[in-house]
Amino acid sequence: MQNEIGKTKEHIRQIIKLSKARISDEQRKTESDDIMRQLEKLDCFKKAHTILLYHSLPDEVDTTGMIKRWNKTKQIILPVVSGNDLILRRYSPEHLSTGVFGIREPDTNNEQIDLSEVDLAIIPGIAFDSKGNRLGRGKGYYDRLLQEKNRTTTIGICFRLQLIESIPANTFDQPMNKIATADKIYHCDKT
Ligand SMILES: Nc1nc2c(c(=O)[nH]1)N(C=O)[C@@H](CNc1ccc(C(=O)N[C@@H](CCC(=O)O)C(=O)O)cc1)CN2
Ligand SMILES: Nc1ncnc2c1ncn2[C@@H]1O[C@H](COP(=O)(O)OP(=O)(O)OP(=O)(O)O)[C@@H](O)[C@H]1O
Repeated sequence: MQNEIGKTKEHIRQIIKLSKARISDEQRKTESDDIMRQLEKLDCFKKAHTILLYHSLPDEVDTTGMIKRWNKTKQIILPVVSGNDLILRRYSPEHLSTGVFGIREPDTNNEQIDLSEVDLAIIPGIAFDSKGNRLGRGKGYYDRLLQEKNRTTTIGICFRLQLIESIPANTFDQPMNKIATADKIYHCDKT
């Protein structure tokens, strides 16, 4: 049975899904480009050699441009769904396959990487708040990935309408260090 926090999270997911469906293709592209520019201004981005990204689904901040562009100068890593866990593999454009949720993922030709090797992790979500709380798709993949203490800086990226007043958090929810929207970076951990 779901507790109060679980019910509130499910309610927020439904509301945000409805409002995200109203984002036009053009707005999605413009906001995604603006988010990329905000990220590129950050010191932690400039310094990062190894960056965990995600291959976007149609209703998410579009990362396809970022992956291709940054692949020239940085080591890009993408998540691969493996049962209840995410494993991390290097991205290469010629070795991708479609995973269980229809997401493009690196195939087994690509070297597996440990989270401790990742300098910066750019993380999708259904909603975020300015304190760094994140609401995902409800399967806990990123919470399990990020649960072991590590040095990786985490940045949640989202459209403006996905940044909401407050998201209830359980003890297993992993807060982000920063949130990037098209207009602003929120430094949630004050670093
Ligand atoms: N682009 C992208 N890659 C990602 C994630 C993500 O949210 N976005 N993940 C983030 O964890 C991980 C994969 N986890 C996922 C979990 C659920 C669904 C999904 O489509 N859920 C459906 C419900 C499907 C079902 O219940 O079977 C949905 O949200 O409508 C997708 C990815 C790793 N890679
Ligand atoms: N560290 C963990 N160990 C075991 N189970 C966990 C852990 N973190 C989360 N979970 C489980 O995952 C489920 C989903 O959690 P939650 O609703 O917070 O997911 P989410 O962060 O929205 O999803 P995602 O990370 O996949 O995008 C919960 O039922 C929770 O019990």
